[in-house]
Amino acid sequence: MAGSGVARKPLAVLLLFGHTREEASISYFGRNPSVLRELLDECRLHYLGLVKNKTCVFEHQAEEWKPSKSRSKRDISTVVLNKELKKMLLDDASDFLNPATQTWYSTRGIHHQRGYIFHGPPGTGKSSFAFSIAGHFDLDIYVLNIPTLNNHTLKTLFTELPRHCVVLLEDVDAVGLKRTISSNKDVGQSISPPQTPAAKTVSLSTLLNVLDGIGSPEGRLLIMTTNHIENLDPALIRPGRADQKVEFPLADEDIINQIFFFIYNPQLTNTGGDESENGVHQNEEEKVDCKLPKLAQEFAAKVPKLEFSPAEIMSHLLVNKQSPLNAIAGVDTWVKKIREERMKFTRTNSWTLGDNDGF
Ligand SMILES: Nc1ncnc2c1ncn2[C@@H]1O[C@H](COP(=O)(O)OP(=O)(O)OP(=O)(O)O)[C@@H](O)[C@H]1O
Repeated sequence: MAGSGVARKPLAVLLLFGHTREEASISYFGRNPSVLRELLDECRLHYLGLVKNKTCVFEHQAEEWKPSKSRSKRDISTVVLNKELKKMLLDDASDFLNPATQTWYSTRGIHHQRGYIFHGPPGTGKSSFAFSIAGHFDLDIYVLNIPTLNNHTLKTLFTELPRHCVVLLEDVDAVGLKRTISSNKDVGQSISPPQTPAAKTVSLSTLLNVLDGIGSPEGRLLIMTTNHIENLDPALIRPGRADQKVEFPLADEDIINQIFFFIYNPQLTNTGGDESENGVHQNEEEKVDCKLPKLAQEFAAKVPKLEFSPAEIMSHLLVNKQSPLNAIAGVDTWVKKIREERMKFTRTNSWTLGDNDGF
C-alpha cells in the first residue's frame, strides 16, 4: 500500500471473515490508520454480501475446520414438525442466544451453552431442522462426523469453534458403538472389540468432556442427532448436555396434512417465476388453491399413520408435484410399493443360510 510518510513495520492483521480465520500482513507507509480501517471495512462488507441469505457450513478435514459450500438459508417453515414443538424449540434457542442470557449465565458461573438431541427414524427432518435453526438465527453451522475423528482431533476442533454457532453432531449413536473395552474411564459399558491404534476412535469420556465445554468457547448451540436414542449412554443425554430431547416421529395425520400443504402451497409454487423452470405445470382443472384443505384431508386419510417418514411421503408427492389429484389417486400403489421394497431389503440384509453353507 503506497502513501506518503515514514515507512512502518508491516502490520499483522487478523481478519475474521465470518468464522474462517485468515491471517494477512499489510505493509503500510503512512501515518493515517483510517486507510487500513477502511480497507478492512470494505473486506467485511464484501464478505457479508457474499453470505447474505446463506448458511455457512463448516466441515472438518483432519484437525481443521474447512468451509464447505454455503447453502441458501432453509426457512424454518419448510421443515414440517409439530407446530407447538417447533415454537418451543425456537423460543428456547432464541432465549439462549439473547445477549442478556449470556450475562445471566456468566454472573452465575454457568458455562453458556445449550444442547439438543433430535431423535427418530431416518428421513424425519432432524438434520434439516438443525440447518434451518442455523439459518433462522443467522449462525454458521459446524458439522461433525464422529466416525472419522479421534480424541485428539475432536478436542482440537472444539477448541477452534467460534463463539455463537450451531454444532451439528450427527449420528451420535456411532460414538457409543465405538467405545472400547479398555476405556474403563468411560461412563457406561461397552461390548465393542478393542480398536487398533490406527483406528479412528472417539471415546465417550472425551466426548463428554468436550461437550461440557472444557476448552471450547461459550455460546454454542449443540445439536446431536440419532436414529437410536435407546442405544445412547444416559450420560450423553443428561440435562446440561442435551437440554431438550426432541422426537422426530414418523408422519402422523397432522404431519401428512402439513406436508401436502407444503408441497402444493400455491404461494410457494407461484413465486417460482417461470413455471416451466421448476417443472410445475398446473392446468386449469387443477387450480386447486381453494380445495387444498379438503384434498390434504383426503390424502392424509389414505396414507397409513406412523408408518412412513416425511422424506418418503415427500418423494411420492414430488413425483406428482404437477398434480395433487394424481398424488391422492396413487397412494395405494405407492404404499404397496414401499412396503414391498422394505420386505425386500429386510430379506436381503438378513442373515440367512446359503446353499453352500454345509448344513
Ligand atoms: N419433517 C420434514 N420436513 C420437511 N422436509 C423433510 C422432513 N423430514 C424429511 N424431510 C426431507 O427429507 C430429506 C431427509 O431429511 P433429513 O436429512 O433432515 O432427515 P434426518 O431425520 O436427518 O435423516 P437421518 O436420520 O437419515 O439423518 C430432506 O430432503 C428433507 O428435506
